[in-house]
Amino acid sequence: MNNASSDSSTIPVLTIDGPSGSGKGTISRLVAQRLGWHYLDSGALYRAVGVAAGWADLDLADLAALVRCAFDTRIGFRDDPSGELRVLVNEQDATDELRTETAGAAASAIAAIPEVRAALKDRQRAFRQAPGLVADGRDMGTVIFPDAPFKVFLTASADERAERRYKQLKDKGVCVTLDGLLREILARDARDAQRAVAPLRPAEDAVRIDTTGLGIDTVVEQVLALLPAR
Ligand SMILES: Nc1ncnc2c1ncn2[C@@H]1O[C@H](COP(=O)(O)OP(=O)(O)O)[C@@H](O)[C@H]1O
Ligand SMILES: Nc1ccn([C@H]2C[C@H](O)[C@@H](COP(=O)(O)OP(=O)(O)O)O2)c(=O)n1
Repeated sequence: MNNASSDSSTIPVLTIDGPSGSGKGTISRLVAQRLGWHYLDSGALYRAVGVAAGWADLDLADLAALVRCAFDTRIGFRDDPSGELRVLVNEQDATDELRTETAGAAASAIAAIPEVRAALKDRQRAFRQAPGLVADGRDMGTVIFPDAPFKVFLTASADERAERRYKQLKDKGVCVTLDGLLREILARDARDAQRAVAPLRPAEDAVRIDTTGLGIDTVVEQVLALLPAR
C-alpha cells in the first residue's frame, strides 16, 4: 500500500461506523463492490495487533511493546476466490482467529490505548486511494476521515446484533451461546463508547440508519442512495 499522497483529500470516502454486529463489514463490502471503491476494515487492524501481541506473548501492560507491535505487525488483505476477505498477519492467514470474540475483546482493549490508535492512523489513511474508499470502524467519520463527504452510523438493537453474531458464528461451526454473546457485545459497546480517545459515537454530520428489522439489501440501497447518482 502506498502512503497517502498529499492530494488524497480529493478522493471520496464513505465512512461507516457503528457498534459490533450493526452490519458495518457486510454493508461496507457490498457498497464498495457496487461502487468499485477500495475497502478498509479498520477493526481488522486492531484485531491483528491484538492477535500478534498474543502470538508474541506480550504483556498487555507493556505500553512500549504494544506500540512497537502496532507499528511493526505486517497486515495484508486479499480476497479469496469465494469473495471472502482474508487477513494476513505477518504473512500468516489469521482470518478465522481474528473473527473470534476473544480477538474482538482483545482489540477493544488495546484500542483504548491512545498510542496504539496513533500508531495505526497513517496506515488507515493510506487506504484513501482512487477512485474512492469505503471505511468501516468506530472513528472513521470522527477521527480518521473527518473530511469524508459521506458518513453513515449504523445501529441495531443489542438483541438483534447478538442474534446476528450468533447465527454468523454458528454457521462457521463455532460453539457459542446467545446469552454469552449478548454480554460480550454489551461489554464491548460500553468500553468502545466510554474510552477517552476516539470513542464510538456518530460524527455530527453522519446519517444514522437503524438496521433493526431491515434486510441487508435494504440497508445497502439506503446507503447507496446517500451518494450522487452514478
Ligand atoms: N441488516 C442486516 N440484517 C440481517 N443481518 C445482517 C444485517 N447486516 C449484517 N447482518 C449479518 O450480521 C452479521 C454481522 O454483521 P457484520 O457485518 O460482521 O457486523 P459488524 O461489522 O458491524 O460487526 C453477519 O452475519 C451479517 O451477514
Ligand atoms: N476504528 C476502529 C475499529 C475497531 N476498533 C476496536 C473496537 C472494537 O471493539 C474492536 C474490533 O472492531 P471490529 O470492527 O472488528 O468489531 P465488530 O466487527 O464491530 O465486532 O476494535 C476501534 O477502536 N476503532
